[in-house]
Amino acid sequence: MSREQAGVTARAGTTPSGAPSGTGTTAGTGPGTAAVRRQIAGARRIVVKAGSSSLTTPRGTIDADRIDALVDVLAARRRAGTEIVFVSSGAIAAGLGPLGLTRRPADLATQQAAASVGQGLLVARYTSSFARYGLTVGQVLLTADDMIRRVHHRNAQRALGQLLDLGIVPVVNENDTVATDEIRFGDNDRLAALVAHLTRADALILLSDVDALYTGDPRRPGARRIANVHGPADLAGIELGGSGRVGTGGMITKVEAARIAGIPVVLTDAASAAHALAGEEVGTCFHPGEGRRLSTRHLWLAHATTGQGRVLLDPGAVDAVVRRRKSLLPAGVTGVEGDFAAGDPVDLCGTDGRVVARGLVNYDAGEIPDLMGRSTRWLARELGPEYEREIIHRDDLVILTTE
Ligand SMILES: Nc1ncnc2c1ncn2[C@@H]1O[C@H](COP(=O)(O)OP(=O)(O)O)[C@@H](O)[C@H]1O
Ligand SMILES: N[C@@H](CCC(=O)OP(=O)(O)O)C(=O)O
Repeated sequence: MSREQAGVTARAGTTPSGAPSGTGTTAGTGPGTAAVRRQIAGARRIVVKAGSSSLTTPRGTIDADRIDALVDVLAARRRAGTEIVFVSSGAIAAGLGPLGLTRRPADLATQQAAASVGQGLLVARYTSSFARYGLTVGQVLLTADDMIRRVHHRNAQRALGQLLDLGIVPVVNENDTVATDEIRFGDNDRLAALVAHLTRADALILLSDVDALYTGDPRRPGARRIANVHGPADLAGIELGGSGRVGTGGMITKVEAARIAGIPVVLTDAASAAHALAGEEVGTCFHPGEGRRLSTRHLWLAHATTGQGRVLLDPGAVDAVVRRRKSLLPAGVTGVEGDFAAGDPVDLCGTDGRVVARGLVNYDAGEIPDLMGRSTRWLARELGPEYEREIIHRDDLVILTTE
């Protein structure tokens, strides 16, 4: 998903928005804060995400001491009975040193190579570090592309569920070594929020190199810590800056992750992880939204994919898809752009070019011009019964407009 879509509300089928609502205060503790913190302390399943800067050194190697310190905290909570899913960034950052690089490379191929080297080193370290507590880790590498395909999605869910049932700590990252720009998720904050959905976690902890969300870049004087975020109103006027030394996404993706998660989320630094897990008043606590949540698959479709092309709709089709939640039929299509294949995510645009929805398309781009404007009955009669299918089925659609 593009950054500019960060404020867009996503809806699927008949499910209302999952965006947090309500107002709150940026200072002190608002109503319900203690209860939300207690929910974290009592959570039975927690996703913990650590950023690259918390796990690696400026020399581009893994930071064994900080990893061990974090594992001490996670293992203690695991041994106390809470299931932990650990989303670890740092593959690229940890592979820089071994490749003789001093900074994150711009080109994708070198990032892939660094990730391949760094991911192995990270997991080797987690394996030995958790073993100090008699705990076993299991590596789970996900791609955004995999996750929206119904079968693959169920597969990932089953694998994570089985690992947890077996008492194993899943260590999750994006599969950076094979992710191309088109199918790349790009940041682990939103990945962690979606993994929280996938595993039906009770809370999400985001660990960064900064101890909280601030009113502006904390490296500048005058920035104040925000203790609680109850809804979008609490974020008005806040400068959400870019990433630090080796991270990706900065605060924008963390705030968006909190919005997607729909469960209590605490953002703090790795040194405060134990306090955050204990429900203490550290970092920034994002209160869960009041709305019902989208299904995980639709969240992936809205937040983890990029449209591989565009399908242009006439006003009647926009109305059918957006307001009446119908499938998109060939009769309402006026144009097609891009070179996508059946099964790819595509953006649906109204006559003004605005994206109104995203869905998994049932045809290759090259097939659509011959179908446009035709009724399904005509298509079935002239071309065969297989052409009676929708361009996009309503179950594979997510609405990306607030209209
Ligand atoms: N309003 C803000 N509050 C806190 N941190 C901010 C803010 N704006 C920008 N930042 C920067 O975001 C960085 C964390 O993002 P990032 O580098 O992506 O972390 P990570 O690697 O942990 O995912 C911090 O180093 C901080 O300087
Ligand atoms: N998947 C990438 C990390 C992407 C990312 O979001 O990094 P960060 O902002 O440090 O959490 C890696 O392992 O290098």
